[in-house]
Amino acid sequence: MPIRLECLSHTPLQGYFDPAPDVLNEVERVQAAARERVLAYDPELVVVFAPDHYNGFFYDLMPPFCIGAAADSIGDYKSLAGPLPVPGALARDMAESVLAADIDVALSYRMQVDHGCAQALEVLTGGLDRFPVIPVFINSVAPPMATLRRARLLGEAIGRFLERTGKRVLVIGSGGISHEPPVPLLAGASDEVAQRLIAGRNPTPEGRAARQARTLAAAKSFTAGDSGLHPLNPEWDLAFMDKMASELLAVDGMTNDAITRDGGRSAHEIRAWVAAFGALSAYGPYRATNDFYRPIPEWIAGFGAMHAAPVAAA
Ligand SMILES: O=C(O)/C=C/c1cccc(O)c1O
Ligand SMILES: [Fe+2]
Repeated sequence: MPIRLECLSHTPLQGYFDPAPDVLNEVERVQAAARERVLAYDPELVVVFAPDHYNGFFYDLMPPFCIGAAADSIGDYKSLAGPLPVPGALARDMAESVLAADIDVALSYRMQVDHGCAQALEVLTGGLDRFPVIPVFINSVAPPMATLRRARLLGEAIGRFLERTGKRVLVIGSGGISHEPPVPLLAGASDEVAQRLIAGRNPTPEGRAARQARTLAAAKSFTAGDSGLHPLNPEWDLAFMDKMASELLAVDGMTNDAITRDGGRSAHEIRAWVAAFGALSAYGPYRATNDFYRPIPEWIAGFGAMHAAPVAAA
């Protein structure tokens, strides 16, 4: 019943507005090394903890957490589109097991995932359908959100379930760390934006292109230092990565207000990492490696990568 963990930041701006070649090469090397580890491990099941950015989940029904029993990737920006090979019965059993552990989680038989999930699968496995995969949505952009502690407990409950399956499991946490791309907030939104956040599924190609162009323009002005977006916070990011490596329970003291204040509105994506590390922690003590960190303004991302395994397996 082995388990391995890979956590990494994502950005849809990769390939649209890249940092200097030495930085890009370094990221690509880290991503390739992670992919080599995953392919050598050859998981029987992948569980991806990932946020969504108003592509699959909207305020018409916004759960804090949702397990996908069937899922498609929408293919926003340059991410791949298509079905995910989800073992539906196992995903349903996972939801039942989590609920039995007193953690409330939703279940979807028609989950739509975006770059938050797809990019991690592409980077780490080479595609969307290389291994059976269960996507777990963690609301990270649409307040109100669950606490970080709750994300850790969700991960732990999923980890206990995964251990019982006896499968060779890979858990992935996709997101964060400090960053604030121009993802709108419902509070104070115009009627038009509010409607998009409440029920904006499957936008027109023009609507999608306009959104992507806005993000690209925001990245350019952010990199030029000419933007009101929350600055990246390398110190906070590295402290968070340290917590993942050696002090997971310390996240229980991080409030949602403090995360927004210190890391920006999308820094809540760290809860995908917290859930993934929570799942790993259910197998016992673990050893984690910090593979990469750099603030990358071109990608509007405090960009990090870590991998980990139980001490006994390391
Ligand atoms: O969904 C979008 O339009 C933008 C998302 C984004 C931008 C920059 C960094 C990220 O982690 C994102 O998810
Ligand atoms: Fe994101």
